[in-house]
Amino acid sequence: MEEKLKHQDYEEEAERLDFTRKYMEIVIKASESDEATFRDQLKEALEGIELAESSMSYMSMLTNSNLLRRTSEEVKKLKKFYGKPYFARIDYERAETHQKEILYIGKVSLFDKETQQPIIVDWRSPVANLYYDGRLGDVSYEAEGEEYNGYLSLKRQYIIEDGQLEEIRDIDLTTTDELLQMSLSESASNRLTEIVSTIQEEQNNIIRADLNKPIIVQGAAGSGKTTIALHRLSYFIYTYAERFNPHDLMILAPNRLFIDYISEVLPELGVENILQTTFIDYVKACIGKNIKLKHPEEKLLAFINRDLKEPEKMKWLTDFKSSLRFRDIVDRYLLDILGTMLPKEDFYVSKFRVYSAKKLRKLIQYEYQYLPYYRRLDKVKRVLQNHVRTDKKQMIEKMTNFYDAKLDRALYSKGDAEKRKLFVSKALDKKVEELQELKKAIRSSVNDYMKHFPKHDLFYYYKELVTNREIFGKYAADLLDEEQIEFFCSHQISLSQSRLYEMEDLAALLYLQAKIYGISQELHVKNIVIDEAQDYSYFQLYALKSALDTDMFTIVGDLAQGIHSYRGIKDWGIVLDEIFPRASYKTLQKSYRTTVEIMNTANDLLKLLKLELPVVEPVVRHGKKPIFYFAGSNENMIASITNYINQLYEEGMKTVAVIGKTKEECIKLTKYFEQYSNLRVQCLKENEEINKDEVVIVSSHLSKGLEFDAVIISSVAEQFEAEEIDIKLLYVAMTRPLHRLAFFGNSPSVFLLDYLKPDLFDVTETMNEPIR
Ligand SMILES: Nc1ncnc2c1ncn2[C@@H]1O[C@H](COP(=O)(O)OP(=O)(O)OP(=O)(O)O)[C@@H](O)[C@H]1O
Repeated sequence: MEEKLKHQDYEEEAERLDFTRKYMEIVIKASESDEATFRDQLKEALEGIELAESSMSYMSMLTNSNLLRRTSEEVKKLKKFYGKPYFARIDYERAETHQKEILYIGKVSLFDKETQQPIIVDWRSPVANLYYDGRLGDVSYEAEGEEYNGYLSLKRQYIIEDGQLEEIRDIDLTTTDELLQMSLSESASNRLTEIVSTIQEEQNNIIRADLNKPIIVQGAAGSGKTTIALHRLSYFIYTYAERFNPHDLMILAPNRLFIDYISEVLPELGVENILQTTFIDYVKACIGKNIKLKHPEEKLLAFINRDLKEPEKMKWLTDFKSSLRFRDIVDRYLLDILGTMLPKEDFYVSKFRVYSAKKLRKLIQYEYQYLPYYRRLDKVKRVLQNHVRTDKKQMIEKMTNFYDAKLDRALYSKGDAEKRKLFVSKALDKKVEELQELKKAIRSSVNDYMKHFPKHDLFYYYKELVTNREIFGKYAADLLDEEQIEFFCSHQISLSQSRLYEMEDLAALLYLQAKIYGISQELHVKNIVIDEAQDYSYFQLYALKSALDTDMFTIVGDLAQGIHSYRGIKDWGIVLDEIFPRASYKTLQKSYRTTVEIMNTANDLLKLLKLELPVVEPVVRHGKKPIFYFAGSNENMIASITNYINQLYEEGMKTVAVIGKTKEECIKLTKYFEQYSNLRVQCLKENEEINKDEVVIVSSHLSKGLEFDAVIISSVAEQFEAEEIDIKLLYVAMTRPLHRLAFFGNSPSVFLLDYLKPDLFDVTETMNEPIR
């Protein structure tokens, strides 16, 4: 501490911090109290403080309390960050004016309204980009399309705790980012945190990339994808503060557990009231019905457990339903559905032709192209109703005139008087009858006409497409062979017989819903963040884009963790070329989460996959090598894991997870823990929150996206095979820890360690050996 306090500017900086906090306090008070109370409070607050930093005198504060007033939203923020108003400073000299500016960067912005001087600059403001982006020396930044040049002479970081200045660090070209190192060596809290003070340049480039363009990020495990995506949202909200409506934004996460995991960081970043959901829930909301869905992980488990009857065919089917070729089939079908909505008969009211079928077809096909099909029909109905309303008088007049003329002719014609009388009386009756008929038709003809249009629900349409061999075969003829068509339809028929849908049906359902009926306004978000996007299918992404009619997506994922690759994305190129052609593509290769030792081991495992992905570079932070323990009996194994975990706790680790390959393995592990250990464990489920003070037992696929101080990968019954899906699951599990990784099993080969370089990890030979 002594050492740290020695920074030559410590006194000055401590004074500045004091001033800032007093200023915040005054602003808060001015905003929250009336004039008189404020004056009293101000006197109290200013006692003993030198306002050297401020250009605003005591008097002007007193007389101009209105200049201090802020909105309640701003006051809320000031209160929140009162304990830590800023985390960094930059000294910047503008090229045009040669004036030096000292800018303090924090999570809130505060200006002296009188002098227009910034007291705290928001980390998302254009000039703050210099802190993240600029080296010392000549720099530039962009604001509202203009470039500003200048000279950066200082970048300084602060550690402030509860209003106390703990540390000051100056960053120059030679020092590495010590603050980053410090923050990475901290413990995990079961929750994602904000990283505004240590955002790295490559990450900053993603956060601040053009907000009017979609972005796709391929990022290694632990490279900060989730974190960065949320910071980008925060940046978006700041940049478009005036036009921004939280209901325009949506985060799509893999499951409820994950939503809970990110929930605390959002308010911290000023991201509030936005829709956070899963793809499944979103589609259910869009179609407005709670369909019965086969458990989305069922197929994954079946692939992992290799207990599918025809695995190759099933893989093909899943892949096909996820592809843009299936979308093509749905598109062909949609064209035909539209065909059934094009009327052949003109629209008549009684004998009057009010609107021709040809004109109606033109409206439906072209004029209302921007609308979903059934909404086009609603429009048509309104058009017809309007026409009837305006033509009504004319039609009645025409008919009246017609009969009156007839009557006139009869009355004034020569001939038999009796016959004429009869004719006139008949004509009069006819006139009354026809007029009545006409009036009735005026009331009912639109509804009658509209009855000729089809009226089916979404499920009818989907079922017709996928279970009717003839119909499906017609659209798929040039894309699939007969055997494939047969397999496809019989699979769908059996699902339909049990009134079930599977995950891969959702893209098509969403797509059809949007095209035929539309999506309700409150679900029509404009800006979407997708995390773990590697598990989305091409069709899913396409359906979302098409349904929401926007390409403003932030898509982050990692193909190396694509455990659903049988249906997920295998190539970002396709996403770029065929779905988001406007998108920029970025990669994050550095991993911030874990130590060099753990990352090197995980990288070695990944080599087995021969993916064309660059090797993940760990940020230099060392720790112990991963270690393998021979497990022995179940009881012995649980005893030594318990022993190991207790040691981890003693070393200061806070969160520990035991990861098993599958859910079944985790259920077994939980049972053994309950039997043989006094540690409290939580067998994590998808829709649960993580309990902070229990050991988490979680399956490898569910652990995706999460992180823990230490991870123990255990095997009591199942082992990882040298196959793609298992390698990816193991890779996911191995990249979860921040600090420590251990394996407990009966042989290193259970975790494929026999494929890895032996010097990357340690092995304990016997159970008797003391656990390190
Ligand atoms: N610049 C940074 N400063 C401090 N911590 C960082 C930084 N970048 C990332 N981290 C930390 O690294 C960890 C991993 O981040 P995150 O979970 O966002 O990565 P990810 O790419 O989504 O990982 P995965 O794909 O494995 O789920 C988090 O603890 C995060 O706080």
